Amino acid sequence: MVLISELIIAALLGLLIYRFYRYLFERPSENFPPGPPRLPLLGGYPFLLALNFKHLHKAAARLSQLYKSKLIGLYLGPLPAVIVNDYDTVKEVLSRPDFDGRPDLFMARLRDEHFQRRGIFFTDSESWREQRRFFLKTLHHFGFGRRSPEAEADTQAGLEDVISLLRDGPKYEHEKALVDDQGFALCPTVFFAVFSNVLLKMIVGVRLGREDQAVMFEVGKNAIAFHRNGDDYGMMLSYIPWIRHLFPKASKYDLLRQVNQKANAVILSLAQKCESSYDENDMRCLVDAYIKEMRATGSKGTSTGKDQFGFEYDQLVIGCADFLVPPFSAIPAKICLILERLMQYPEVQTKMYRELNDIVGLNRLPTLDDRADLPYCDAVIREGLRIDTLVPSGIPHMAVNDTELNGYQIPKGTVIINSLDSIHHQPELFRDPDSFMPERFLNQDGKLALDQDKPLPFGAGKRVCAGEQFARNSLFLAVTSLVQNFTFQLPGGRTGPDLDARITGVIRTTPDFRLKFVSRR
Ligand code: HEM
Repeated sequence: MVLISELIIAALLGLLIYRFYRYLFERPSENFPPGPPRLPLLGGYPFLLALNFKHLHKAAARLSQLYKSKLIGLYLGPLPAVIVNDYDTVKEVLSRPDFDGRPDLFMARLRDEHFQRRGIFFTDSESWREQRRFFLKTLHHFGFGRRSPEAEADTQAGLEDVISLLRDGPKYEHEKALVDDQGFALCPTVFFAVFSNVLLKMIVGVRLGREDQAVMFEVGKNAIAFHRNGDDYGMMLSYIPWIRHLFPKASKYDLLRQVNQKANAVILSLAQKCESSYDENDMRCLVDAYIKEMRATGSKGTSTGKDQFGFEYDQLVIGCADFLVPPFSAIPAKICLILERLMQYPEVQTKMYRELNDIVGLNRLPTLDDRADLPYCDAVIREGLRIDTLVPSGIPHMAVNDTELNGYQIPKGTVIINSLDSIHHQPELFRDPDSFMPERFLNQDGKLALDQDKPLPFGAGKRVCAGEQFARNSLFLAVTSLVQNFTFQLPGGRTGPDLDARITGVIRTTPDFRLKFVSRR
């Protein structure tokens, strides 16, 4: 009797071990890229954390070396996933509609009041197409993503405000937190209001004067907190969302939910203010056009429990957040990454200044019309976008069909991570990839060689960054204006920035740091 029960226990144990072994090494398809085994609940995600929990894109590059494969296959929680560390393959992913989906990540859902998938960034299928088209067409009408004298004048007005703040010090109460008594400015915070103000006018028809901008610094703080505290793989929260009930703080749920709610509340109140003076014969801004569409399609309510959505208030809020959060956070963050490189490479700063001095002089700010005559400055921005890829792992895509990639079978629903940072450091494409060399984008005559501008910092294809042109224009105007007017000095006589202190969240940012902008005049 004892023997039989021992045999049964041994058999059950054997079965359990066999099932566990099968689970560990199960692949999503017969021919899936090589990669780490699947651990319970989190899949291969803990291996990434173990390799480099601070910078997951570096962990992915390490996995690629360990498995000697440019494509890594693994599970992220329950989702099959492929990490692509190869330039040509990333280009292929971005150009094929098979990969235009977005995975359903809880980190994206927590942005919405009702935990629905909304907005443009993290949605897909027909609702995404319809909303992306509507937002882009309407914003374009108000000057977004094209040459628009009004949008450029608004950007320059913002830059003049910030230059005056950096040169002459705080004028209003809220500005005292931005520039201290010794003249050191808080970066990237000090740039929060410049570009978001341009978008604010397009979205709600109002541009805030310098005296009224306290609220913008509040929203900016929340926007950058989301970008710093999320991660580029969706975080543990996306794979085991129930963890938020056990560890609301450690899982960062409380913080991420709160910062999104605060930013959304401001957007909602601005939209409601706009609605209170709505006149269907006078379309002043995107919100007006959206309200008109909601009234025409009769869908002012809010849909819950399904992934398709129409023109409705909650979608308006998250859609607006998609276009407001990056100018609050991504552009200021990118400016600071470039400023750090200019401090690391003072000779580049000097060359930029000389070019600016020759072409623009010192009596006016550079404009977009000057860009063609400022190839070195233009190349500096392009090199900045390459070397410190702002979104190191892109935004996750998802296969919408069973398909194939580089000879591997990719099942529908597979998450595709495009390692943009990794491909921007491929030595066969970019000589000496870790050096900051704007010259790589110039030809022998010192003119811009666009055929050499291979980096994809904004992605490409149907899901290309919706703000690419706006971001490129803003970065050009901001960085050239700063170099034209200032040199940069770190506190305590430090000569170079601490590049190791950088943070990788959804985007790469510097930590907050103090910088003195020493006027050249
Ligand atoms: C230096 C600044 C910026 C960089 C490097 C950047 C980069 C990116 C990248 C890599 C993606 C993902 C592309 C993909 O899925 O393959 C993206 C998506 C997106 N970006 Fe940007 N971005 C920047 C600024 C902006 C700005 C200023 C806006 C809006 C004003 C914006 C709006 C968007 C939107 C709405 C999407 C989602 C597109 C979609 O899923 O259809 N971005 N961006």
